[in-house]
Amino acid sequence: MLHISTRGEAPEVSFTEAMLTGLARDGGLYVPRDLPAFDASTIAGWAGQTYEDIALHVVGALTGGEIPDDILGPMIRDAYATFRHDAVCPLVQLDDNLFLLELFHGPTLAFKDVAMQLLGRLMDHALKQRGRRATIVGATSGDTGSAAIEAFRGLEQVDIFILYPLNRVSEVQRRQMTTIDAPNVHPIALEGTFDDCQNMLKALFNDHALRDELALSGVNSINWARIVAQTVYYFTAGISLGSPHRPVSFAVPTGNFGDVLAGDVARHMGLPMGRLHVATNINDILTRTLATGRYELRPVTPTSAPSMDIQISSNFERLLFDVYGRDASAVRRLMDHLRQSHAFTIEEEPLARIRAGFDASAVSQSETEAEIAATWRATGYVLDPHSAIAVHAARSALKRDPAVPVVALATAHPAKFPQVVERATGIHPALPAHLAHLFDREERTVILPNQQATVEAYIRKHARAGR
Ligand SMILES: Cc1ncc(COP(=O)(O)O)c(C=O)c1O
Ligand SMILES: N[C@@H](CCOP(=O)(O)O)C(=O)O
Repeated sequence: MLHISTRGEAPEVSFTEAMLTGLARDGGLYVPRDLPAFDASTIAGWAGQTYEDIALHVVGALTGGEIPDDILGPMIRDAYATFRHDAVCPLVQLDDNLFLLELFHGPTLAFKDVAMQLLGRLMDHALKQRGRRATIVGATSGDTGSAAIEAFRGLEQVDIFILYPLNRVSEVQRRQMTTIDAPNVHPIALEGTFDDCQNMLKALFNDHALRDELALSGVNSINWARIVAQTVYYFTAGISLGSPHRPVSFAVPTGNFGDVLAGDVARHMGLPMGRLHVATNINDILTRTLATGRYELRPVTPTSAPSMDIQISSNFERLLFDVYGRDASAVRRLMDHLRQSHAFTIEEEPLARIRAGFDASAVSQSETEAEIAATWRATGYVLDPHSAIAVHAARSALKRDPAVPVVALATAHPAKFPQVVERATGIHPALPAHLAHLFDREERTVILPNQQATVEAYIRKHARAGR
């Protein structure tokens, strides 16, 4: 299956090459040229199947048969054997028609494990098959970094460098990145915000000499393979609640727009869906964009949901590509505006297409804490702040349309953000046993200024590829 760039100026590549490449050479994001789709009777036939079975159908279709089922099937089983729940991503009912999709049962306690555990295995297989090495560079606001480090640590073919914003991740998140004792793992605290980390990553990828020399690869959701793996849980949740015979809506806590885009992909693949609710914190660029059509960067405010302290939502580009009728020149024009004036305006017709499938709302700090407290009092369930933002948006959605069930995505375990959870509930959420010694382990990291030359020199010095 061929993949094309949203900017239209990069070579078309297979799934495996898109995965190993991460970001297209023209700065765009890869998407399949033709998205596969399932009919209703096929989806209905998956009722009662396991997470792993449904993953094989969905990932198998999205990889276009490039990885034979007898290799992909065991990889999927191994990936999800690392999860602490048999259902992998179980559904919990919170209220009438309000459900929570728990995505945090993987090794690092956030939804990133769902994709990263599979991506690590897929990449390792592809690199070994090709006799190649890769230098992975990732940007994180806290969760992607630890999930990637966990998935790639110790792999012979790979060195991994993770840029995280200095002093802007929770202590648990930081320690999950800095206490891993593996020679191929390199956490870097960048003096800046998550957006600075992501801009740095894109700048490194756009330096084609460096990219080729070090065989750079990315594991953020700019990598299409991440989206592929995240599409699966929309199917499993929808099917558990009666899809394809009834539509289900989803409320998705959103920063880089990868998770909610995976929902849109599931919808385009034939999963009947009500609405996709984009739930942001006060860093609300997406909420403002859906309301006004103007995508306008503003400074990032640190919040108690730090993983969503993001302004540049990279995957929004994939949605723009679709709603502009896959016109890469339109995407290039918008991205040029963004680079030059930190903003762009979406025309009426594409904006109407976005609004036809998505709603958006911003949830304030006090609303987030009040939601954690209220859910705890009403149900005894302890939400993390990111999941609370989704639940808050889901409750508003249910007020507008009580008939359609809403699944709120629970993207992190409360123990990753103990302070805010304790403030709201009085309960100190305990880390699961496998992380009990996190605070006793020695930290290893480096602090670098937000300067491309310095970061580049550091990576060159420590990467093994290209030697
Ligand atoms: C816990 C958590 N929730 C939500 C998000 C937002 O997801 P996305 O960036 O895919 O929109 C993130 C970061 O990506 C996260 O770490
Ligand atoms: N919230 C993320 C930010 C990066 O998102 P990604 O899904 O594009 O990897 C994080 O926790 O790092």
